Amino acid sequence: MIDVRNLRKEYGGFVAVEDSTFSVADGEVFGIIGPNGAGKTTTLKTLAGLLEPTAGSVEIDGRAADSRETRRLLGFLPEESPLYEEMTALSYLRFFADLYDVPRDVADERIADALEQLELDHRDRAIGDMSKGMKRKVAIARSLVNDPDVLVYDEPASGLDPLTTNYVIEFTKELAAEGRTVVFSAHNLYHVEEVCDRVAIMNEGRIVAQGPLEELRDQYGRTEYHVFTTVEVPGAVAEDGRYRQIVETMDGVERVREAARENGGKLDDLRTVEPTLEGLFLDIAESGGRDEERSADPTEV
Ligand SMILES: Nc1ncnc2c1ncn2[C@@H]1O[C@H](COP(=O)(O)OP(=O)(O)OP(=O)(O)O)[C@@H](O)[C@H]1O
Repeated sequence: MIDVRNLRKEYGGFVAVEDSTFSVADGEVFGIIGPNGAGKTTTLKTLAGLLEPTAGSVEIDGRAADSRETRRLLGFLPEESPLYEEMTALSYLRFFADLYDVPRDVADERIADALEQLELDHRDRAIGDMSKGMKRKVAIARSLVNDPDVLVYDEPASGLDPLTTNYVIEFTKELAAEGRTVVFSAHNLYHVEEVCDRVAIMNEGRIVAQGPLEELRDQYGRTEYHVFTTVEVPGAVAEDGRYRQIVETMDGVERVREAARENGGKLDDLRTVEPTLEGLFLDIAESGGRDEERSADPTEV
């Protein structure tokens, strides 16, 4: 269980994360999403015990995240992982296993498992000769050499081609299915939707909303009705020889229908538009998590 309470992290005088509180249950996949500079990496680095909180606490299984015991239980994948280019994948992974005092036979078995799971066949190829996707897989394999219970992945699929991206996302699901706890950050909301049980949305250092995606959708997202009429009605915009008006209730639809009839026309088409995750995210980030201040901008699927 990961327990983050009132986390605050300053760099010099600059507050990068403020009053951040969340918890992640064992075996859960938890996503942290937010725009550039929101504080995702800072949060993940404190979880990984690499940064000390300025205030608040970050505990994993009841122990401070930066304690020696906890760090042994944890695998961290940094956003950019500089690898030793001249080493082969195998020697590099063995090197990291040695740092964790994993006996060679156990390490070799784990490395073989991880590389097989990741479909990375080139264990004897120099890392410098590998593609970006292969390097990312080596970095992921590295995060597994100590057989961690908790995985903290910073943008695991960042900069990868769609195929490798899908692969990495699927792999994250497998790690959770094995009973590991996974916390990861992402820009691409589609990936979050694919894998996460719950998400936290960060903006400017603060968590502005968190919960299961379905709940966030119910809480913040609203269904919109796009009503097309054959004649102009107040507030409608012309589109392909007819007029479109966006409303949020069926009463609104009826009002548009009535207005069209009064103007000698009729309702031509009605489309229901469910909130997209992208639109939801923008609304929450803009409103700072306060539902009543959410933007009314329509977002099309
Ligand atoms: N070492 C540092 N010294 C000073 N400021 C920093 C440092 N690291 C991060 N920051 C600042 O803290 C804020 C949060 O950065 P952080 O990297 O945590 O955000 P992020 O959400 O991960 O962004 P990105 O999506 O761009 O990786 C940013 O304004 C960043 O410029």
